[in-house]
Amino acid sequence: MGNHAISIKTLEKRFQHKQVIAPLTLDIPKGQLMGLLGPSGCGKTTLIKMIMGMLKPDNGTIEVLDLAVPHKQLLNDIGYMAQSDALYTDLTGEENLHFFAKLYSLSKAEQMDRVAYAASLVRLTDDLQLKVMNYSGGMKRRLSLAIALIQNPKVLILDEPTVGIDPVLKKEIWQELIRLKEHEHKTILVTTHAMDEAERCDQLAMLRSGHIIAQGTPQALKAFYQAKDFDEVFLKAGGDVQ
Ligand SMILES: Nc1ncnc2c1ncn2[C@@H]1O[C@H](COP(=O)(O)OP(=O)(O)OP(=O)(O)O)[C@@H](O)[C@H]1O
Repeated sequence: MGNHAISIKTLEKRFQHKQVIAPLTLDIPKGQLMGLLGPSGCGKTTLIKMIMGMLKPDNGTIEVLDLAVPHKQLLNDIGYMAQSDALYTDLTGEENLHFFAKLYSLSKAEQMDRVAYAASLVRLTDDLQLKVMNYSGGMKRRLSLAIALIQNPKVLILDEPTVGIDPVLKKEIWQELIRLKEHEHKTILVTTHAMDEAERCDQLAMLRSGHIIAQGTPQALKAFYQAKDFDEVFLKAGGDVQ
């Protein structure tokens, strides 16, 4: 431990009799941007929910920042963006941000600063007075990302953060994720289906049927499997076998 922000050991999860996470071991070093890749239904969200302490594993252990999950301190230390938006639609964007900022131990001045920072980061400053029910799908995703960042967490866990977001903003969000990693030393775990996003990660873990079938830097994976892209890596690593 010590160097790892997230350390997962022999984790297992079954739903009814279906094994969704097979014994899975994964370490995510501090300050890295790790991409979790895999087809729909391979267990990405289930894994993330267990890291968040929202779902109890059947077996195995998870530590985040040296604390065994679940732990109250981790609510402050992990920023989480779920796949579906959990927003108060009859409140404005700004009211949503303040609502979540108040959940954390921030001073009033810090709350104001964080709300302004998070809103500008996702280019929502001009729309903060609108009720969320009048936001587009992309605006709701952007607001969810702002909420994940509100308490300035050390670890960010983002479940498909750029789905429904236009290419220009997507590029800006990725620039910001890389800045957060490089300048603020955040550890980031992101699930994605987008190959251009996978390319920007420090490391990739490819998941199939609850197993990690390949792991490494994007360049090393492509070189090892002599693949031109990550779809090909996935297939060559055994992703076509059910
Ligand atoms: N609460 C639940 N009860 C029963 N089965 C579940 C439950 N949650 C997830 N599953 C099943 O577990 C498997 C993995 O689901 P999960 O949502 O983790 O996949 P995923 O990789 O995140 O998929 P996607 O990319 O489509 O979001 C699926 O077969 C799903 O149907």
